Amino acid sequence: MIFNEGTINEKKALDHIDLTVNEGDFITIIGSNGAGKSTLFQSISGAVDITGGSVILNDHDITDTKEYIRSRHIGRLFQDPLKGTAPSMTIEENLALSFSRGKHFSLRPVTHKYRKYFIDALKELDIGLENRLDTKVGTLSGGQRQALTLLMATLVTPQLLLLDEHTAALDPGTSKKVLALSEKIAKENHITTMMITHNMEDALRYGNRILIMKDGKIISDIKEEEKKNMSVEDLIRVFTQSSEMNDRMLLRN
Ligand SMILES: Nc1ncnc2c1ncn2[C@@H]1O[C@H](COP(=O)(O)OP(=O)(O)OP(=O)(O)O)[C@@H](O)[C@H]1O
Repeated sequence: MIFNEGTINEKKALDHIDLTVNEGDFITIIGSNGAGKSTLFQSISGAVDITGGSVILNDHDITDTKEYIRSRHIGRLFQDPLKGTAPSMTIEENLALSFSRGKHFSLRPVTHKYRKYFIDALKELDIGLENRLDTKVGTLSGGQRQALTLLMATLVTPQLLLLDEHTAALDPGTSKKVLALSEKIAKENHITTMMITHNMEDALRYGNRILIMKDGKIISDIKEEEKKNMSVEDLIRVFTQSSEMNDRMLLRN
C-alpha cells in the first residue's frame, strides 16, 4: 500500500503483506508508531484503496468492494469513542441503525420490534444501560459509549471484527472492562477478531496469536503454542530482536 505514489510525499505504508487470518482467530497486533497497523485495517475495511495485492474475505475477493458494503461484514472500532455512534440519537436508535446495517429500513418499526432484544443485549454488557434506551448517546461516558459501539459492531455478527486501539482513550479500569467484554463477545459469537494495541500485557493476555509490525511489514507472527508460554518480558525481547533483525535486513537491501 503506497500513499501519494509518484510524489515527493510517497510513503510505502504496507510492504509485501501476506497474511492469512484463520476463522476464529483473535489476533493482537503490536508495532511502533507508523508501523502500518492502522493502514492494514484500512486496507481490509476498504477505507483506503490498496495500490497492489488483494483482500479476500471468506473466499470472496473484496478488493474492489466499497467500504460501506464491506462494513456489513466487517465491524470496526476506533480509539475515539465518539466515532461509531450518533450522539444526538438515543441508545435504542443507534442500536436499531446498526441492526439494520446496510439495509433499507424505517427506524420506528425496527426499534419497536426489537426493544426486548436490545434490552437483553444491553443487560449482557452489564454497564447499567438496559434501562436507558431513550438516553441520547452523546451524554454517555467514553467507556459506556465504547461498550455500546462494541455491541453495535457485533449485534449483527460480523465475519471480522477490527479493533483499532479501541480502549486506548479509556481509564485503565474501564479499558480492562471493555477489553474483557470484547473477548467475551468475540468468543461467544465466534467472531474472528484483530486488535491493535500498544499495551504489551494486553497483546499477550488476549487472543491466540500476535503479529509484530514494523516499517509496513509483519516481522513476527507468534502462534498459540509459543504465545501461551510467553511473559511480557519475552514478548518485549521478541519485539526488540525482530525489529533489529528487520533493520539489518533493510541495511542489506
Ligand atoms: N492517508 C495517508 N497519507 C499519507 N501517508 C499516510 C496516510 N496514512 C498513513 N500514512 C503513513 O503510513 C505510515 C503507516 O501509518 P499507520 O497509521 O498505518 O501506522 P500505525 O502503525 O497505525 O501507527 P500508530 O501506532 O502511530 O497509530 C506512516 O508513516 C503514516 O504517516
